Amino acid sequence: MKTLREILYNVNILQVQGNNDIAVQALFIDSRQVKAGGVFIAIRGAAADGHAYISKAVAQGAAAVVCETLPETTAPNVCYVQVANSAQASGIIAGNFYDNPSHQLKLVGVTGTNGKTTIATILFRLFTQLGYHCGLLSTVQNQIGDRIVPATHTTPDPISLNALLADMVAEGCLYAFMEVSSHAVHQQRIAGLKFAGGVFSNITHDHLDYHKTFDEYIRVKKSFFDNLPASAFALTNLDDKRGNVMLQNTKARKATYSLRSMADFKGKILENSLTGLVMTIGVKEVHFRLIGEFNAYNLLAVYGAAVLLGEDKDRVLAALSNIQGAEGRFDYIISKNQRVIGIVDYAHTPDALLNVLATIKNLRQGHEQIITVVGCGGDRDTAKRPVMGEVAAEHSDRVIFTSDNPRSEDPAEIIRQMEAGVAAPQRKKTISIADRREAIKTACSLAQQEDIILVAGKGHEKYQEISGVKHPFDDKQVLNETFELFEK
Ligand SMILES: CC(=O)N[C@H]1[C@@H](OP(=O)(O)OP(=O)(O)OC[C@H]2O[C@@H](n3ccc(=O)[nH]c3=O)[C@H](O)[C@@H]2O)O[C@H](CO)[C@@H](O)[C@@H]1O[C@H](C)C(=O)N[C@@H](C)C(=O)N[C@H](CCC(=O)O)C(=O)O
Ligand SMILES: Nc1ncnc2c1ncn2[C@@H]1O[C@H](COP(=O)(O)OP(=O)(O)OP(=O)(O)O)[C@@H](O)[C@H]1O
Ligand SMILES: N[C@H](CCC[C@H](N)C(=O)O)C(=O)O
Ligand SMILES: [Mg+2]
Repeated sequence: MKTLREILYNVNILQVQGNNDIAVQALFIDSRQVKAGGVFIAIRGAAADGHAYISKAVAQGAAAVVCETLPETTAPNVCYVQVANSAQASGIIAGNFYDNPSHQLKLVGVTGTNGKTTIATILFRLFTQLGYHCGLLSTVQNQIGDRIVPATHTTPDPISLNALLADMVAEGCLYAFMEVSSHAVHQQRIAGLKFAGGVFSNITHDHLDYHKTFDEYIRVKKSFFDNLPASAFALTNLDDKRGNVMLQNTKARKATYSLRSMADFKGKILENSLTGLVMTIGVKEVHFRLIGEFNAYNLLAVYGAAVLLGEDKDRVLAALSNIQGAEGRFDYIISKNQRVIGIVDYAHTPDALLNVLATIKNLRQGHEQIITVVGCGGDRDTAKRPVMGEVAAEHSDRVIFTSDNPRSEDPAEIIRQMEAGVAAPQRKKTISIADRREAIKTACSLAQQEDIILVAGKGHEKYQEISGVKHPFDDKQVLNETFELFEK
């Protein structure tokens, strides 16, 4: 077991009050979880300030407290450590506590507005297929080899994150692939991690509720690359307007991928249909099972990262050609009689929705209608709502606005904000049905032979959060059931 002194290694400490030669049993950032002998790290958050809960943590048996401001009254037998930045300290402390697992395997982080889950998941599947034992940290789920650990966040808090990485090391993983969300970068959930590589997918409008301005959102994403070590690689998408900016100040080895211009990893789409993609990558022509131009980018990112990690190009392409996408990402089923195509996709940003609709347009033979069912999450970026309304109406033949996860918000109000973005000539295409199940059923009843239904926004999610309660809900299952009901 480690001592407090040991786990404070590399932390920017201002002062220590009390004995730091004590054994540390566990780490906590939430006072409600604190157990005897644990260290409580008080963090100033978005909604609360952990400093307000120091006395509660001590009452529950905390042996030490790490904080930015020392409390006025302190308890005897408790060690108080004042640090410059508690959030950052929590990452470094968690790393030390778990023997810095990120130093003991090769950790690759994927950041960007869209494509993180897809890229990280395909990397995990690819490296597993290449014979390595791997870990995955993603929105859909975390994985240690084939053991699944449910995910609560895209990027977990630093304690859970390092604990998961330590389990990966203990179980013999050589690689870990993780999504790095902008929230995580900003909240220093990744502080103290050693990355072997960083991948950038793209950056578009999202999370402005949190980051306030697009410039700040870019700055936060960029800081992930700024902090990569010289031993890492930094791989960026040259076709994104901000692709180069991301690598401006990085010490890491720079590399690029592109479908449009000269790059280290250059691809070209030859065919794009419901049966997959045919692309040239370098000098090779390869067939992939993944669908759509955006997946051509994801595949290039994966290919580039694998080659930068030292894998053989031909082996990588051979393995990649058979790999399937992540759950709820362009996941489709086809009804038996009417051959209606139902697509479930996690597109929950204007850009992702546009991409997915453009992909569907490319795939259709000509006469089929595109019927889109879409909503926007509550307690999240409100600015994206009218834009998603506009995109859905502009690029579909029929649209049904519905609820996503309303969370604490009024579903009808979210829908009104989406409707407000719809241009006047498109309005007759749209209807609004707040109940998501009813909305999907209505889409199915509107669909004629071979029409395409897109159910967007929730992808793999198995619940719908309404007024703070998570009700079981699965878009793909509802689509399946409705198809069966209608075609009985
Ligand atoms: C807005 C946001 O990101 N919040 C995250 C943040 O919480 P916070 O800063 O709001 O915490 P807070 O409630 O203000 O509390 C501050 C501190 O006081 C502590 N506290 C609080 C109350 C108490 O009684 N005792 C106590 O000790 C809290 O544990 C915390 O350490 O830090 C927590 C611990 O790491 C996260 O669980 C929490 O995620 C919330 C639940 C969340 O929903 N986050 C989403 C937006 C998120 O992070 N999403 C990204 C993906 C986004 C994307 O790319 O699509 C993700 O990585 O998952
Ligand atoms: N490279 C890409 N460019 C644009 N859109 C993409 C790309 N990859 C996937 N998408 C679209 O974005 C949706 C979300 O993809 P994915 O889950 O891989 O992204 P993510 O970055 O992990 O999202 P989140 O931030 O919610 O975790 C997909 O369902 C698809 O519609
Ligand atoms: N990681 C994203 C996912 C959004 C998914 C969408 N279904 C919603 O609930 O808004 C977030 O937490 O903002
Ligand atoms: Mg994700």
